[in-house]
Amino acid sequence: MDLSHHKISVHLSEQEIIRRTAEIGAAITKKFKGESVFLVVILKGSIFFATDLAKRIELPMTMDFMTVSSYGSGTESSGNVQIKKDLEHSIEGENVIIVEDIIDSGNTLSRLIPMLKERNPKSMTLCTLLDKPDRRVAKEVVVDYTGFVIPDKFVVGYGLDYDQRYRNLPYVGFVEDI
Ligand SMILES: O=P(O)(O)OC[C@H]1O[C@H](OP(=O)(O)OP(=O)(O)O)[C@H](O)[C@@H]1O
Ligand code: HPA
Ligand SMILES: [Mg+2]
Repeated sequence: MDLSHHKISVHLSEQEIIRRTAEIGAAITKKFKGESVFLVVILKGSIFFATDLAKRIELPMTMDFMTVSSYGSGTESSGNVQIKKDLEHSIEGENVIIVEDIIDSGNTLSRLIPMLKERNPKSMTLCTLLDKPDRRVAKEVVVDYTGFVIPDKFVVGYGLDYDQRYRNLPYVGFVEDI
């Protein structure tokens, strides 16, 4: 295993992320008052944000997980989005909330959203911790809840990886030397 380290500068602290996540959880709780929600968590990157967010949504909830991969080991989306693991439960008639860690090119969601809509959910809401709009290729992807808008720099931490590393950092940081 490569044990070399990259230079990473903190961009969003754990405290900032937790505070903003609570705000989004409160907004979702308010929007769906009296209903239940179904969190579709896109593995692996979203796992840290999704668990924090789920704890801040005060509604009856189901969570299910999906793995969709397009990045491989690089920093550019391949545009070739593959489902590696599908949901285990039906989303028909559910208020689906897609939970992402980052929307970058938008390729992942531009492929995924139409596929999920074919399964007839009651509603579909898109929620992301980070949005990097300067890199968007798929302009049709509309985000409902965004934690933070970030500049066009590769980020790691809080679930986000560079070649599978750095997901465990408790903050979001820029990789300065790639
Ligand atoms: O908007 P896009 O350019 O499509 O990029 C965003 C997607 O890319 C990353 O996933 P990745 O394929 O790296 O899988 P991972 O979550 O397991 O790291 C990230 O978690 C998003 O799902
Ligand atoms: O900036 C990023 N960092 C990590 N994973 C990503 N997937 C899309 N963009 C990014
Ligand atoms: Mg990744």
